[in-house]
Amino acid sequence: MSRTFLKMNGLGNDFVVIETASQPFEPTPEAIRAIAKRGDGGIGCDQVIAIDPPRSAGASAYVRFWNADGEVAGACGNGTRCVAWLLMQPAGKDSVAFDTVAGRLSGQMAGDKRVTVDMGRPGLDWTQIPLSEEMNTERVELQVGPIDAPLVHTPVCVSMGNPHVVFFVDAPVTDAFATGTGSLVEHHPLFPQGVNVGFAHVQSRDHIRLKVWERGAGLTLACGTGACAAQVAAVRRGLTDRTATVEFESGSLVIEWREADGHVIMTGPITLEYTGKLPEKVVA
Ligand SMILES: N[C@@H](CCC[C@H](N)C(=O)O)C(=O)O
Repeated sequence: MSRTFLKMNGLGNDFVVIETASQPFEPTPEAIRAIAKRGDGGIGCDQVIAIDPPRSAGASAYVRFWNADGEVAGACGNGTRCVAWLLMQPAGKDSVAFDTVAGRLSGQMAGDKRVTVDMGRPGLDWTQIPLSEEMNTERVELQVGPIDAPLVHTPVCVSMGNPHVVFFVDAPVTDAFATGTGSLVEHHPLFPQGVNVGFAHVQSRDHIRLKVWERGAGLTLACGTGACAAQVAAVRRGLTDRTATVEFESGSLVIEWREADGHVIMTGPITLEYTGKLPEKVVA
């Protein structure tokens, strides 16, 4: 049976979104890789997202995320905004709640194709990232490059339902630098589940420039949970105020780490690109 998908993106971080109410979706890692492949019969995306029927009261859906490499991801910020919009817009609602493996998330319309999502509280303990050994996650003993002249060092680690390491850099990094360094750090033994690697340049107390090498997807145009993690990391280090604009080359997100309840609130755009049918050979 052919299966419909929606192609969406948040700041160019792109997704194949599949609604599963009428047809279950239990893909193998190979099927995810075939969908995510750019060219050669694939649709091409950074993540695949399934919107399942709700499993608990008060939720409109249960949402699952996979990286392009076929592995499950616990969270996806840009995808969360896209899903929230899809669950609100056709129903004419302006707020929604749904569940993921990392917990309950909620969204609100914030303008035309603009959505605010509550990403919950960040995990700050080393066991929550997780790290393979006990460490202060505000100043992690990790450096890349020569011992006496490291390229990047002493990052902050944050879980947004998925693992992030954030290096503060003196100037925005190039794609080549993020790729070379990020791919090394992603698989460092300190991160038993791998890690998303952010390079954050703090321009002012309310403005961060960011590039993220994503676990399981590589260098993406933007990473929503990466933006949340960078802002949480910057507040922990005393570098930014509670609300900051996090700028990628493809556009910006506004991230607040709310003082009142410790939740991270993200606002940004969504784009619905097109609707299509999955090729028979990758239908799972
Ligand atoms: N693009 C995402 C993050 C997707 C998951 C990540 N690569 C992981 O493995 O944790 C976002 O917008 O947050």
